[in-house]
Amino acid sequence: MSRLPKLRSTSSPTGPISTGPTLGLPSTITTRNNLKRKADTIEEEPDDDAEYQEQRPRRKIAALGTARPTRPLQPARTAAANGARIASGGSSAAAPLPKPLTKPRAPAITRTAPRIRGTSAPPTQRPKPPSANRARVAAGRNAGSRTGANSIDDEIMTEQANLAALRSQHDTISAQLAESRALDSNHRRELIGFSDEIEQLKKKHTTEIEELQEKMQQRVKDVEDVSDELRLCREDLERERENATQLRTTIGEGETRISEFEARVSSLEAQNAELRAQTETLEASLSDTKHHLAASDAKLLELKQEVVEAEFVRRKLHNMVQELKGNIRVFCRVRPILPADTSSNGQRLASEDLAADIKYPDPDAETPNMIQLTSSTPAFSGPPRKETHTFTFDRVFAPQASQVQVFEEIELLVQSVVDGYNVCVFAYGQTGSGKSWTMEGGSGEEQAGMIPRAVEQVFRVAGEMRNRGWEYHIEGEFLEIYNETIHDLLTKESDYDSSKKKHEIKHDPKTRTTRVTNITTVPLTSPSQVHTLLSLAHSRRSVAATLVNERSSRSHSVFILRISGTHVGISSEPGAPLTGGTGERCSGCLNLVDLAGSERLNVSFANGTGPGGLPEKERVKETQNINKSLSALGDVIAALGDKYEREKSGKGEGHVPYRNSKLTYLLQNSLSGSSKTLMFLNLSPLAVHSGESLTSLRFATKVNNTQIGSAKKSGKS
Ligand SMILES: Nc1ncnc2c1ncn2[C@@H]1O[C@H](COP(=O)(O)OP(=O)(O)OP(=O)(O)O)[C@@H](O)[C@H]1O
Repeated sequence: MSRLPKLRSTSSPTGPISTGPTLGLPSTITTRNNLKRKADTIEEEPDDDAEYQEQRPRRKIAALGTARPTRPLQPARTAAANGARIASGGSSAAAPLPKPLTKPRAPAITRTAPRIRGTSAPPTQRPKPPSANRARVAAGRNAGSRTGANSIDDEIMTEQANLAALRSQHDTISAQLAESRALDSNHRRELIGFSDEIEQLKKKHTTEIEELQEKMQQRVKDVEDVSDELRLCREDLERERENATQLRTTIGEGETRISEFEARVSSLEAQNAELRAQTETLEASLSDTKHHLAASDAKLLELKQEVVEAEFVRRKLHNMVQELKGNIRVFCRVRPILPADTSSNGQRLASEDLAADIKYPDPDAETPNMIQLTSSTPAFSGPPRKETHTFTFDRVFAPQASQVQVFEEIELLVQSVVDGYNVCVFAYGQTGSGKSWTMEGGSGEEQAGMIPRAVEQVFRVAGEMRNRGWEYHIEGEFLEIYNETIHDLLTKESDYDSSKKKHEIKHDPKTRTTRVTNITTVPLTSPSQVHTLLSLAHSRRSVAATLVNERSSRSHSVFILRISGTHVGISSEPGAPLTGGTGERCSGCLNLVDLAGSERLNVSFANGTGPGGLPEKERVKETQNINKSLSALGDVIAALGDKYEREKSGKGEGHVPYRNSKLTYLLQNSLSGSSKTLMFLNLSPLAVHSGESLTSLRFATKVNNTQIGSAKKSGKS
């Protein structure tokens, strides 16, 4: 398309062909179709042109000779020929024939007539149409005879003139034709150039169109992308609008709340102002209160000091009371007759028939301490001789006395342990007299014996003392002395009755404390733990012997409760630092001993099976060990009394034979003038045991009558 102006410019200089109407070119080429038509037209022409070139001489001749109707001119031509022959002397063969007097070939000119559309110049000279010539020939014929040869000559002359004119015209036209052809050739070349250019343009346009299509596709894609983006943007916008709506709602709500808060703030500010006024009043009041508080604190400190001093006095008085009571005391307890006692040898016996003659002369006394046992001794003649024995102890408990009542009497001794004294409580009596019942008790809470109650009491007292600035650590051990060998009742089952672990007794003279090596020591954090320890001890004994009671009757069991305390001070309120601690330390030890049966045993047998199913030899050894340890206990107590008397009378120190048995050696620090000792004498209520009861009562009286000095704190620092 861009080349079209060039086309116009190319043709423009040439301009319309003015030399002849037949070869005139269009003054302007405005469209490609016109160019195409032109090119087609020109492309057709080479054939005509070639034919024309080939046939040109012939056509010229034919145009001059054959294209015109020769018949009407034949006479004239003949005449002319004749005339010429005449004029030339009659040699027709040598004379050239005149060219036929015809007009130039009309079709060659008219063929291009449609292409000279728009040409304005008509042909300058146009030969007369053949019809005029014919008319003239006809007129000549008509005048034939009149005009004769002149007319023909004239006509020939005219024709010759015409011929000359035609030749001249022909030359002009030929020149024009040649020029037109040259021009045409140029135009063709130009057109070929144009065609190439058009092809290039086509290609270029195709490329451009493809590029444009690509661009267009890209644009379409871009448009799609943009549309997608736009859609997303619209969605975002929609969301944002929703958000904005929500935000507006929230803002609205927030504003409402702000207004509410503002109202509240103003209200609070008013309250604040009021409170400030109150605070100022309170601050003034607080200042006064602080002043009073400081005074109260000083008073409190003074009172605390008084409490500490009072505590010191209390302990001193308590110790004095214990001393007045005697550092070795004896309680006598008679067990009730049991259902099992009434069915002896398969016979049902009445309690009265079974009961020993025991009386309690002072049942209404505040602290009954007398017991009467009437024994009957067979006489040589007559009825048995009856003899009444009256004994006095620190306290006597009749069969109906409960565990609680019994414990009330030893409560103060437990207090002494917490205060840092060594205490020894042991139960003495024949087998079945109620020693284990007294020390351990039954399964119910009311039936709980001295051991669980003592542990509970220790925890209770330790708790009370904590309020007075003391902190305690409590631990327990439970062991058994059987055949002069110590067994750990809290150890592993396999170690209990084996010789795997050797236990030795170690004393510390400085702190007056005793330790048994390799013994299991259980830290006690609650009183209930003691029940676990008692159960464990029972299970160990059941493994060791087929008859559990038998083993417990034939061995001494010792429950050791150790307590150590430090005066750390008191905190004024929970979490506050402790103040007023003196750092005083004390440690006490409570030994609760269940002795083996004290009945006098017949050791004369040497063969066979003894009581309890043991071989005689074993039984003899066992009996000897029990007798030895019990008599050693009696000896130690007697030696302590003797020692006390010697010290009192200034006769020097006496010897106490602690080493005569494992039991006395173990209890050395708890069985001395500086400790507190309590002996339970357990008696059987049965008449059959009266003799043994009498022996036990006599032994207990000896103990009770022994003065063993004043107790001293152990482990004091
Ligand atoms: N005060 C009492 N109230 C009720 N039952 C008692 C009392 N004292 C002892 N018993 C019962 O008497 C029986 C014998 O008591 P216990 O086993 O305590 O005697 P023991 O002296 O410890 O005998 P052993 O030396 O064989 O151990 C037991 O069944 C016990 O429950």
